[in-house]
Amino acid sequence: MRVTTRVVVLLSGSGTLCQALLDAIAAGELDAEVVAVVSDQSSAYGLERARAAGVPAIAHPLAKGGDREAWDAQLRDIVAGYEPDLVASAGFMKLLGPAFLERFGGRTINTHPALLPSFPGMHGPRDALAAGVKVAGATVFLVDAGVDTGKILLQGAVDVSDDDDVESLHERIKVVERRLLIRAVSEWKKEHP
Ligand SMILES: Nc1nc2c(c(=O)[nH]1)N[C@@H](CN(C=O)c1ccc(C(=O)N[C@@H](CCC(=O)O)C(=O)O)cc1)CN2
Ligand SMILES: NCC(=O)N[C@@H]1O[C@H](COP(=O)([O-])[O-])[C@@H](O)[C@H]1O
Repeated sequence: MRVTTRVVVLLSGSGTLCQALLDAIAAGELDAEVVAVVSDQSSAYGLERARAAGVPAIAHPLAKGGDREAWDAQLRDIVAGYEPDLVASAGFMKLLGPAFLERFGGRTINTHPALLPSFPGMHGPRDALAAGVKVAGATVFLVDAGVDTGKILLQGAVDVSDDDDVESLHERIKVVERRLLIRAVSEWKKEHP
């Protein structure tokens, strides 16, 4: 039986969450291997981070007006080629569709910068600030066909300061997110041997 958890990371931007996984693995703190990083954005800095770590980095953009179902099925095939135990959507700004979820549903986690079920979607910290909450946070959940509706696995809270703006709040949330993501990957094989 394989012990080390094989993880494919999906991302769209800077990739600091992915970097946290790579760093924890390199430090011997996490028994996992990032076997590939896939992005819908060819220019995502997260792809550079993967290359720097010697991890295959694949861009899989969806052309404007492109065939969404075909894109989703191709994404499934790209990911399947790396035989992951777990898929980690970490700052991935595309909805995963039926073909992908038929294959990887139940083993795809997402990290979200809000305390779900509050503030789903693409702007969690902005929406939390606008609502005037005093406590914000992060959620790691199992991806399903809805938008941020899957089974919650882990959550962590962050106090909101009176002088927070969207950027400062999101940065503090991301500190918590990195810790939660590492823990979720670490616990995956124990719970899914
Ligand atoms: N089927 C699911 N896919 C994804 C989920 C999920 O819960 N179910 N979580 C996301 C991440 N996410 C926020 O948590 C999120 C990402 C993207 C969108 C969205 O509406 N995206 C648009 C495109 C936006 C763009 O390209 O700029 C789209 O997909 O058309 C909403 C929520 C990971 N995927
Ligand atoms: N709805 C999805 C969403 O908002 N994702 C968020 O994007 C950021 C990515 O940071 P990173 O690129 O530095 O890893 C993270 O906060 C992640 O939760």
